[in-house]
Amino acid sequence: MAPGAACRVSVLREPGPGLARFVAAQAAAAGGRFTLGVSGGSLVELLALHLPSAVRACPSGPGPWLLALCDERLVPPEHPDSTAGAYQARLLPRMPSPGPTLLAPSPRLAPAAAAADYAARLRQAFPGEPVPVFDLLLLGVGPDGHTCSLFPGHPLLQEQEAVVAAITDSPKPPPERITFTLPVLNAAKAVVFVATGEGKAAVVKRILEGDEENPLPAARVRPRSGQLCWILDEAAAKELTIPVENSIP
Ligand SMILES: O=C1O[C@H](COP(=O)(O)O)[C@@H](O)[C@H](O)[C@H]1O
Repeated sequence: MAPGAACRVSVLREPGPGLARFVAAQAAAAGGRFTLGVSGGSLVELLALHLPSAVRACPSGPGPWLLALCDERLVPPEHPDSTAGAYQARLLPRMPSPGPTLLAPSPRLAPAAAAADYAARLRQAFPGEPVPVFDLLLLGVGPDGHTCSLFPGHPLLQEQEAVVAAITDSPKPPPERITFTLPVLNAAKAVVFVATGEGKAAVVKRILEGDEENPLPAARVRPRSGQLCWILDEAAAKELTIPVENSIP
């Protein structure tokens, strides 16, 4: 993490319930429409297990949520790698009414067309905002430091114009994916990374304590004026030496 980037790190024995309460509180604070961007992978199950009850417990009740995928693998929705399919099967049926509106790339289009189509639908969802400003983005990180479908050393890390991009050579299968670019991630009002398990410990240390010339993709997420927070379990945090908190700010 570059020196000076304001970043809070919370280490929790079980991150799911605290994360879900944080998301529900952010939604309530939004007052009207709540725009939430989500990654896939292990985050889906964490949210599916804990978010519905946290939203139900909120006194204000759920408002209109826009739930947009930060990245998607271009596979049919019924494929086990489909992030939209996973949210549709695991989270959405459990959410209290009115449930979130899901915005996701179309897996039926070729990569470049799917990226253009998703960018157009984002523009409609965020009228007047050249770069959509999400209330909250929940991101994961791979053991290689990738986030969304932005991979280490990939030219997409240099993208400054497009808000959505296609990748056809993802080093992690499947190779064809659609992803938000860094300009969207860094425009958000708040970004929360969630990492659990020992397999993430080394990369979490590199990202949060390293000062690398060529930062890993997740280390390049530093919202310009929004909050940045990492929520870790004890296993993912085990190599850290920086000060951490034991609750979510
Ligand atoms: O491929 C992907 O991996 C990352 C990390 O997933 P995890 O299962 O290690 O948490 C995920 O955030 C991203 O959305 C996904 O496309």
